[in-house]
Amino acid sequence: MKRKTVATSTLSATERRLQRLGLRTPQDCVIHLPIRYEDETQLHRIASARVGQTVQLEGEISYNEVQLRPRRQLVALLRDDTGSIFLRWLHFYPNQQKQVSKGQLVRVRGEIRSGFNGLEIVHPRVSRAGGALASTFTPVYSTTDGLTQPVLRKIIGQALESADLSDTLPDTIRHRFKLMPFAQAVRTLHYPPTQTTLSSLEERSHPAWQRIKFDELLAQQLSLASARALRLEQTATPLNANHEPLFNALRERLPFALTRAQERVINEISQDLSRAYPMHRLLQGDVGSGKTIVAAFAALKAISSGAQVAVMAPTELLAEQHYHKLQAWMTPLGVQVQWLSGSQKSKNKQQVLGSIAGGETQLVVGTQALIQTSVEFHCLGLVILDEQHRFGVGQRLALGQKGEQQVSHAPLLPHQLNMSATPIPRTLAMTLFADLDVSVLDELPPGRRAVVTKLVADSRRQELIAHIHSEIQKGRQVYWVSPLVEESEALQLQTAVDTHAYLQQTLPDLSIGLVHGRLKSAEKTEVMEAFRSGEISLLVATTVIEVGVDVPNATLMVIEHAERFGLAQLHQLRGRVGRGAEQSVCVLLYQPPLSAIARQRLRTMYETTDGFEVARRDLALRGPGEFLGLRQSGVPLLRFADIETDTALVEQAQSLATELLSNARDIAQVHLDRWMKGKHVYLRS
Ligand SMILES: Nc1ncnc2c1ncn2[C@@H]1O[C@H](COP(=O)(O)OP(=O)(O)OP(=O)(O)O)[C@@H](O)[C@H]1O
Repeated sequence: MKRKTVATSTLSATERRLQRLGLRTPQDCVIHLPIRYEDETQLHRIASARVGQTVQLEGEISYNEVQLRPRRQLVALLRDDTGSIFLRWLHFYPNQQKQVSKGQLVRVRGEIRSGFNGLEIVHPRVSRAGGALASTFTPVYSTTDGLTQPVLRKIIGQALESADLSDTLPDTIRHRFKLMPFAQAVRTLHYPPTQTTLSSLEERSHPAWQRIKFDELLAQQLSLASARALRLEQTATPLNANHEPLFNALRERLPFALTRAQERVINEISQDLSRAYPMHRLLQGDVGSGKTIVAAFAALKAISSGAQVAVMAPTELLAEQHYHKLQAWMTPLGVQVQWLSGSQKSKNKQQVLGSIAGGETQLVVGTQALIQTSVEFHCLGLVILDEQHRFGVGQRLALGQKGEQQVSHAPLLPHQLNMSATPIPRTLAMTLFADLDVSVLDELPPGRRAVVTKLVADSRRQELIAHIHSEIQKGRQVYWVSPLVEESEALQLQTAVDTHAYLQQTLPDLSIGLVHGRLKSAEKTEVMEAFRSGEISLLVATTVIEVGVDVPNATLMVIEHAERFGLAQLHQLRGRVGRGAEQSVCVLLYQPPLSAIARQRLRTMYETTDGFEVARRDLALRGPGEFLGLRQSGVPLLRFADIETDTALVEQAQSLATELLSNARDIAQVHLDRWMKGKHVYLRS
């Protein structure tokens, strides 16, 4: 559909307001659906009105007064032949006062409350008595300043007359999925006939809503599937040389055997890499499931075929840790591994850049700067992104394109492996990552014991400190995570410094380290190294240690003010212990009183150590938008469907999307045109 673009200056005030709501065409107005409904089809009697009910009453005003105490307000009494009820306005205009003068016959509408003198309605809507009653439930729309409900209703009514309401889905498909025709669905939702039940409309279980939700999900699945289809048409270098010599060499050097899940995923990745179109795979694994070694094998597969590999992590701390691990594994195999960071000295950096461009470097590890700065690769075959969602899931497609531009020196597109330690519930993965292939490491290395989580009130801090001391004397190491101070980074830093000073004073015989985001990269590395080697036994840290930090001898973690952290963050932090064979403990130190949501979070942490279960509850508590930080990243969220409750619809939409893309692309395109307004998602024919 062609879209008329109108210069903003020539728009009327109403049009500008409509634009603020994202309503530019009649088609947009048609799917600006009500957020709730009002029942103006009948009149209620005063005697049967109940608190909390929204009613429409008719009667005579028997009393009216402007009271001055406890504050200035207009009070009136409405009487019908069953009883009387107070009406009250805290702000009012003179004509309102006239409207409810004694003896007036009026119709009022509003919610019944229990007031000081009995039942009352505060700020009721008033009109003259005796008007016609509505024949359908009255829709209420989300709106913007200056655009009243009646005006918006009228505009939407006109749009329903002029917009194209023809069905995007043929009858055969509609019948198969038991879907109401589109035109009937939108008409029902804007003008619900009185025989529909209001609750089915408001809870969005009505068949009309089912149709709209299905359409929305179908459009989403089509656009993701078409992104995926596009990728399959692109070309990448197939990395299919014999990898066995390098794989075997690494296997022999490892002090452990790979888990079955690791073997399976390495196999999936190896197959992807040998294909002639770019891999886009998401590797999901709970904390400590051993993703890094999988990444190492993926890198070896690429390197065996003569390609270069770039590994990127969101923070220097994490990137550096990957560097150390990968270097320790790879260098003995004769692989050239390099480190590239923003803070590197320029001379050293030039050398590294030179060896990347010359092809001597086979594996380079760094932060995202690796792809942002114009690093020239000789032959980049694989990009491994750790904790990709931290770069913003919404930027995923953009990042893919950037990869394409930035590494344009590479003759073909590189393969891409994304690793995430935030388990993503299945339905969410289906709706958000349908353009990716997903591998799950669903098995922890053997011998791991689930971390025991304890909830400890802050009043028992001294007891806890004594316990830390005795643990350390047994040769264990301990993390103390200082509280999150969201309002100010400086304050958070100060808290960490204070905590460190306090613990050092209380436990003078221990060597206590401090790591936080403001330390220079080299200083951070030094502290982490000292902790890893056991020189430091207690490490006070901010959330910089949240992801990836791996010190298996650390068996106790204290998270101070645990009630301030989100579930995903608590789970990640807790994942820093329980990485060796010893029993680990995570103490969530909290400051009562707890808010209801904080209590639920702490209870979840206490009840489960399974990342997928934590994620599921997190999703239920926060909703998908907050869950992955999507609200900030600008990903279009679903407006109507709810992936938690509409699982069945998600699955149906996904299967239909696959079917349409393979044998009815014209239908798919028409559907996308209607739903993906302005996003210009075009299918290739
Ligand atoms: N199959 C295995 N058997 C025993 N230990 C393993 C196995 N695989 C990995 N490990 C070890 O388990 C620890 C965790 O591995 P790794 O750091 O790769 O986990 P991860 O999945 O990246 O976790 P996180 O996301 O929490 O950082 C490391 O010390 C690693 O050497």
